[in-house]
Amino acid sequence: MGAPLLVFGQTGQLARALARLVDDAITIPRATFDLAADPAECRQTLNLLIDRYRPRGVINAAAYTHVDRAESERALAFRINAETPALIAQTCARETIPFVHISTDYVFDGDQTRPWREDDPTKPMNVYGQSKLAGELGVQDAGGQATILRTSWVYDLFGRNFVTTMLRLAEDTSQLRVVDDQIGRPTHANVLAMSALAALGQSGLFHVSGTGDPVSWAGFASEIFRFAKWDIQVTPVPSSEYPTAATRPSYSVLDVSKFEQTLAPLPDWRKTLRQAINQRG
Ligand SMILES: NC(=O)C1=CN([C@@H]2O[C@H](COP(=O)(O)OP(=O)(O)OC[C@H]3O[C@@H](n4cnc5c(N)ncnc54)[C@H](OP(=O)(O)O)[C@@H]3O)[C@@H](O)[C@H]2O)C=CC1
Ligand SMILES: Cc1cn([C@H]2C[C@H](O)[C@@H](COP(=O)(O)OP(=O)(O)O[C@H]3O[C@@H](C)C(=O)[C@@H](O)[C@H]3O)O2)c(=O)[nH]c1=O
Repeated sequence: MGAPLLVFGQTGQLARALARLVDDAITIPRATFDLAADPAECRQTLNLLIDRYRPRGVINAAAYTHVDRAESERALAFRINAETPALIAQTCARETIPFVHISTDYVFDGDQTRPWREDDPTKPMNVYGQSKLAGELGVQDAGGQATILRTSWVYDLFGRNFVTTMLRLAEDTSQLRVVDDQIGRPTHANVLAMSALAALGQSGLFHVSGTGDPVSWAGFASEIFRFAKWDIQVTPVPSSEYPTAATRPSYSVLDVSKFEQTLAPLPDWRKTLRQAINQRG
């Protein structure tokens, strides 16, 4: 048996996609490695895990992803999304193990109308985005063979994401009000997982998402119901009519050309969404 791939996180969208794709992936649950634990405990657990598995690579699929809740759980979001990922990166750098960490489109303020490039200035509008940006900086500071993938609007057919939320809400109503002044591009968890595998052994920052025409959340919802052949009326509303604790960027389309030119082509988000919806049981 060769060296396995070590994945932090077990129940999340990315962790599960990696487990589906990679035979020798070892996914680590929160009960084994709690990223919210104090730094001394995290370091100790990390050392034990690295000694035990001697992995060929590490992917961090664990994160604090509750965008609205983060507004009132700032310290916890920073511990999980920034402080502990920096420790993981330091451990991987010391042991010369390739590391992939994931960040978000929410590091940008949305105040732009062309797709965001890797070197565009960041300015997160919410605590989740701030914590993820701090995570990027901590991972970069650690050095080593570390790659950061920024991605957007990740979904799968399970777990907590926009697709499962829309399908669940539509079971009880035939009308939904969804914001149409936040524009981005959805990314299936499998696409993110394959991108993370392609990025292992690289270094630096890459943007990754589904490709094709950008869409608003309302447009995304309409496509979900069109592919599911559900007769649901999606009423587009401005963000002001759907108040949330966290402010979200109005435009967070990522320019993925660096990833596509360097590593691999990325699929059109509509095609991936249609396939995923068709696969529902
Ligand atoms: N979801 C999205 O739309 C987007 C996600 N991203 C980024 O992509 C990456 C993967 O996200 P995704 O798979 O969607 O996330 P999910 O929310 O689906 O999963 C998060 C995972 O993190 C784990 N986790 C949370 N807190 C802790 C903790 N204290 N200790 C250990 N594990 C913990 C969860 O475990 P448990 O089940 O025990 O809570 C879960 O396995 C993250 O870095 C995220 O920030 C970027 C852009 C968009
Ligand atoms: C459920 C619902 C949401 N919305 C709005 C709220 C919000 O502006 C937008 C998206 O809502 P959500 O809360 O599902 O998505 P959100 O948690 O903001 O999704 C984000 O998650 C993090 C982890 C990321 O990194 C981002 O890339 C992005 O995917 O849709 C409606 O307008 N109507 C609705 O019925």
